[in-house]
Amino acid sequence: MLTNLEHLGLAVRDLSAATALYTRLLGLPPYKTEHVTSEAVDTVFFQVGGSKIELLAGTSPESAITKFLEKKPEGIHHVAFEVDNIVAEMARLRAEGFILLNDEPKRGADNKLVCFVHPRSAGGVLVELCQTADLTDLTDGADTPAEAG
Ligand SMILES: CC[C@@H](C(=O)O)C(=O)SCCNC(=O)CCNC(=O)[C@H](O)C(C)(C)COP(=O)(O)OP(=O)(O)OC[C@H]1O[C@@H](n2cnc3c(N)ncnc32)[C@H](O)[C@@H]1OP(=O)(O)O
Ligand SMILES: [Co+2]
Repeated sequence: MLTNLEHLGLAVRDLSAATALYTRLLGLPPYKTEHVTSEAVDTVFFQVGGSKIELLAGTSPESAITKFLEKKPEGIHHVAFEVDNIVAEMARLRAEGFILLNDEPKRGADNKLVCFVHPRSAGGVLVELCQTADLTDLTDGADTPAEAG
């Protein structure tokens, strides 16, 4: 079940400049920054009520964010929903005909397991599912708990 709009992912070119801008816009500082090796992104998070703004800058040419910004302007990159059971939700969406971009949940930022739905099957919007998880035993380079173990 989807339980919350967890975050909006915003693709930015200059993370420091974007952080300063959103700090002024939202009137509050970010609560965390995190590098996610497996996604080749640096992230900055702001809490806004029950949801978050996730600023994303690519750290390599292969990063989805770098590729996105080669074709599109800075702005909304994806919409992320909190789910209570990501494996069950992935199975439900597959059965509904959505195209999932990963076969298993993988490491996201901010202690989440995540899965992406292809924008081609979701009305032109890249959708992320997130389930809160304890990832302390997962090395940062590993995409899935299985790889880390
Ligand atoms: C920090 C970790 C995590 C978290 O915890 O929150 C994150 O948020 S990581 C965020 C970055 N990672 C990802 O986005 C992973 C999932 N994305 C992908 O696998 C790819 O980006 C993609 C969606 C499959 C697109 O890759 P690719 O096919 O190589 O790109 P194209 O440029 O060829 O695009 C194909 C098609 O899709 C449209 N597109 C691409 N990105 C988006 C987007 N963000 N939103 C909407 N549409 C998008 C693109 O316009 C093309 O459309 P058509 O031209 O109509 O075919
Ligand atoms: Co995200």
